[in-house]
Amino acid sequence: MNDTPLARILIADDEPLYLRTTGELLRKSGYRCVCVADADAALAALNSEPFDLVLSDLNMPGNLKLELLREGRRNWSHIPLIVVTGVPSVPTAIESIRLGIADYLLKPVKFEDLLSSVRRALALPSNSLPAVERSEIERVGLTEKFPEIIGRSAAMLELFDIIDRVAETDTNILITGESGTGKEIVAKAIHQHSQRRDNNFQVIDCTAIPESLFESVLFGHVKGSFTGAVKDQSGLLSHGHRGTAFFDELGELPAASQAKLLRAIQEQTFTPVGKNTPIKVDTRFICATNRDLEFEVREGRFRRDLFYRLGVIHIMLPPLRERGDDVILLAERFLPQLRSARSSVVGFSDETLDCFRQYDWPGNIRELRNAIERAAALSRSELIQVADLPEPLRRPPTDGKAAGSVIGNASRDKALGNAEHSYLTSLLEKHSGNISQAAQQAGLSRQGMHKLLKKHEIAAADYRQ
Ligand SMILES: Nc1ncnc2c1ncn2[C@@H]1O[C@H](COP(=O)(O)OP(=O)(O)OP(=O)(O)O)[C@@H](O)[C@H]1O
Repeated sequence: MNDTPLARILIADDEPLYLRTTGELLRKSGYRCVCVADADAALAALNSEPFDLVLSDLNMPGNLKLELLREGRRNWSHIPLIVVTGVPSVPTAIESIRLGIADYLLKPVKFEDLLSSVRRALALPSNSLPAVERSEIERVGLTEKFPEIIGRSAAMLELFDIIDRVAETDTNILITGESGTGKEIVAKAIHQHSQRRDNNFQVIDCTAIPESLFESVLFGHVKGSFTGAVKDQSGLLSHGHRGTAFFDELGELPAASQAKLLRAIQEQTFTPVGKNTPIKVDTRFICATNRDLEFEVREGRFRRDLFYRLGVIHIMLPPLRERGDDVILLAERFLPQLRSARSSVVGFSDETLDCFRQYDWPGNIRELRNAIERAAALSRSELIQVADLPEPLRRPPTDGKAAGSVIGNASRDKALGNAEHSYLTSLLEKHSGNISQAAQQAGLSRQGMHKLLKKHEIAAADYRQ
């Protein structure tokens, strides 16, 4: 359906003031609007006249289990539906996305944002709206749409489904998952499949910005605004204008910076240091962290309002050990990319593949890539052997069910030694072999860390990239 001035919009919301003003403003913008206060009235209206778009609240009478969304998408799947809610929640957001909504907006929503979302939804060709539920075959088909993300496990097929549905919307997204699970690659895929694809995907690493320089780096500054500001400098946010700003390691952001970021996101404006006039920016925010942000919010270390603002859609990436035989698929795809042109390596021995299946992969896909690159360089035969793998992969598993059997047969010293070994390897994975950082997290001196690594015959260099 095209964005004609006569497009008909059904607005369902139980807040009388919101309903009236939204209806009036959309009429002034040239749309024909029908306003109703609950889901039953909305379904009755859909049954009796044609609409081009539905704007729906979530928490209103008759919609507590998303009845309007479900029936709307089942019976009128050609009509785009935008959710506008004052009570965001992760389950309803995910469910809404799964049902194929065109956008998910948070109240209070600025009218201009609502209008651009309405225009975008009306411009969608009706056959581009995803069906309510995708079959297994359709989901498998999506793997071709995201060739850079390798995976066929049920968890990954579900992920492709979600990425595909959220890409077209303009909703902020929070991606969580252990280190190396692919948060950045997923964020990039969302950007590349969105209408912002022709503009920048601006990566902002929260750990790389000193707290005192947060505003200057993010918003820019003018010459002379502080000691060291020798020339005008634009901020990273302005590079993400009309594109996507990807905030990596969001969980590390100090409280003062969280407040500044929240203001920029809410108002979609920022003021460079030393200037008085704010600059408008049109950016989609995707944030990633390997921390449990809900826990951080409960502990008072992360702002609840920022968490809700950013986490409208929350994508949780499964660790590699929960992706079944994806580990083999990934290994087979990585090998030709990572071996040198002169290498005679063509594959993996069965024992090597077993090691891949049994290992815990604390560093996830990044660790797998590194292991394969190293093994391909070391291998002297056509098939990579267990002996070519980094030491941690060659050890029997030490936790979960396997740990039970190790502990069952091992002395206390041996069991504790195993636990210490796997703790150290996870630490090195996490800190990419950086001994100072690993020591700091473990509460040890560098010297103490070196001693422990020596005791366990672990080479930190194996974990560097
Ligand atoms: N499903 C996948 N298919 C192919 N490559 C992947 C996949 N997931 C991750 N990778 C690769 O693994 C490496 C780590 O991925 P990425 O940087 O996206 O992880 P991350 O979760 O953002 O890590 P961190 O939390 O440490 O920043 C990259 O080289 C990336 O290309």
